[in-house]
Amino acid sequence: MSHPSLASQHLSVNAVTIAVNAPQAPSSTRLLVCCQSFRLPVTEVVHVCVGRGGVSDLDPQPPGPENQFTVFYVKRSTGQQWSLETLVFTAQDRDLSHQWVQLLQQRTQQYGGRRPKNLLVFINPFGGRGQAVRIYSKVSPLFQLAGIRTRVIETTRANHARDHILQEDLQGVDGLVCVGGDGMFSELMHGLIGRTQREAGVSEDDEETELQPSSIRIGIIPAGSTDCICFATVGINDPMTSALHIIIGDSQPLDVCAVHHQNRLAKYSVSLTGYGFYGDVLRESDQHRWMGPFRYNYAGLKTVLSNRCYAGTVEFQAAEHVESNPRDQSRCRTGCLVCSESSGRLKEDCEEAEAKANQTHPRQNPNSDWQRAEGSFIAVNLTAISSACPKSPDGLSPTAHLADGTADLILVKKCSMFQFLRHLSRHTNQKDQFDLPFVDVYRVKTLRFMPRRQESDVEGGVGSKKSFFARLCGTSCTQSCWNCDGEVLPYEDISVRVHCQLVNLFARGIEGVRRASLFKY
Ligand SMILES: Nc1ncnc2c1ncn2[C@@H]1O[C@H](COP(=O)(O)OP(=O)(O)OP(=O)(O)O)[C@@H](O)[C@H]1O
Ligand SMILES: CCCCCCCCCCCCC/C=C/[C@@H](O)[C@H](CO)NC(=O)CCCCC
Ligand SMILES: [Ca+2]
Repeated sequence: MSHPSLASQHLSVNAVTIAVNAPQAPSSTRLLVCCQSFRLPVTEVVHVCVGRGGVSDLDPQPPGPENQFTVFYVKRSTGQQWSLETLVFTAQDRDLSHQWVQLLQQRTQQYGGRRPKNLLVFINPFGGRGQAVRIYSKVSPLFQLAGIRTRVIETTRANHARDHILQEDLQGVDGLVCVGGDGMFSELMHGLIGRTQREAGVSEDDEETELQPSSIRIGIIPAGSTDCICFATVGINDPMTSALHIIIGDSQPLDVCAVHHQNRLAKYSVSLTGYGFYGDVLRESDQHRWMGPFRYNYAGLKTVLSNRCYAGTVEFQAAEHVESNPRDQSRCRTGCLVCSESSGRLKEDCEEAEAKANQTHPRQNPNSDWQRAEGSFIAVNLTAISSACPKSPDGLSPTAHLADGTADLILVKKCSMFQFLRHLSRHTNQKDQFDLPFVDVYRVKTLRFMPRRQESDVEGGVGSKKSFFARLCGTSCTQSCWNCDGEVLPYEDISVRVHCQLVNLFARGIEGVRRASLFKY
């Protein structure tokens, strides 16, 4: 069928007549419809249909005359929030309207990026405030509208989603979605990384090995307590916004920390691997799960008051070849150059690793460039991303990058409770939380931690004096534990390596310069 003459069709938008000049052959994928005053990127068109369309049965509309057609597209609201908006066009006749719809559907497919067709969705009915099922019911019509097939599994136990991904046939699945919190994301990530390594014949226990990235992307519909990974990669915890990022097939690579203990993989982590303060908060909060998300505030306060510190040795390798540093005040934003450069380097590294694997001699002295910090720490935190969340909109490390192959190591040395509170409170405002004499921060590739057993570790031993508040709170712990993306690790000595861009999310990072979806041309 021949296309309508695109140069000067007269359509009316919401009853206002405008002249439409559609592109002959779009030189950029962004251009869909140019008209007197509006431009709409084809990458952000969700659906086009004849007549007046509504978002499935949630918003039923009378079909409308066939000389009309509806374009559903992403609209930017305040901040990073997206919503679904419609534009109804009126063509001169029915045929022209059909031709427009066909053309626009074609263009959306052709230039619409890597959109998923088949999603496997896991809902944790108990995550966060227990609202995940309801939250999903609000966004599922969007997937239907966009013609995406979904298979939905409500989990019945912890690790249900992880085990399903590890064991079941994923033929045809091009996206995994979790409706829950960071713990659910972690399950999907573990299942996916584990499965990918098994299929590639790579041992996850070998710290030296290059892990294989997976081609399947993960989407997060936030319904948890902290939802840190969603917030830090999308810029907002909003189910509708996340669903739209999934539908239009956004892609955001993400660094992953592999945590090992005694030559075995312990856990992967993206957000926080933290010993001391955050380990203690988590351990304490787990005893009060009935409080819901408030358990973190309660446990946080209790842990601050106890003002514990832990002796140990931290060893790390600083990131090489990176222009960025944790104090540079920059921000990782959509299309980040630091992360793009890492993609290039990642390719070179893979080629180098392959070449090395083909040689017979082992890696050259991998221990040469380790730095060491020994002492008493209130917190040892490592984060591969900013770990921004609603409690701390800039996060644990505001300048950390999503996909640069590095993580930020934050060492909070022994200090008074009030000094530590000062550091913590700066996570909630614009002040620099690292600009304090008892805080050090490094951008690193690897980390090792060894706790130091002391006499004071023995209850009642020399030096076991606890703070007044510690005694008041009844805390008697002399060892801490690791908080690994919200899960307690049962050991203290660990080693960590950052794997550059190991997983991919349906996201695009945080958009820097905000654009309106439709803007004056
Ligand atoms: N059906 C289930 N029953 C019990 N636990 C489950 C179930 N499904 C998933 N889980 C576990 O619940 C944990 C918490 O889930 P989720 O992350 O969704 O919510 P959350 O309360 O926000 O937690 P987080 O603080 O990690 O964000 C996960 O680690 C997951 O393994
Ligand atoms: C005086 C006011 C002080 C206020 C201080 C607020 C400081 C917040 C810093 C932000 C830290 C985010 C760390 C992210 C951790 C997540 O990977 C993890 C999994 O969901 N959550 C927790 O461990 C749950 C533990 C989260 C504790 C906040
Ligand atoms: Ca990083």
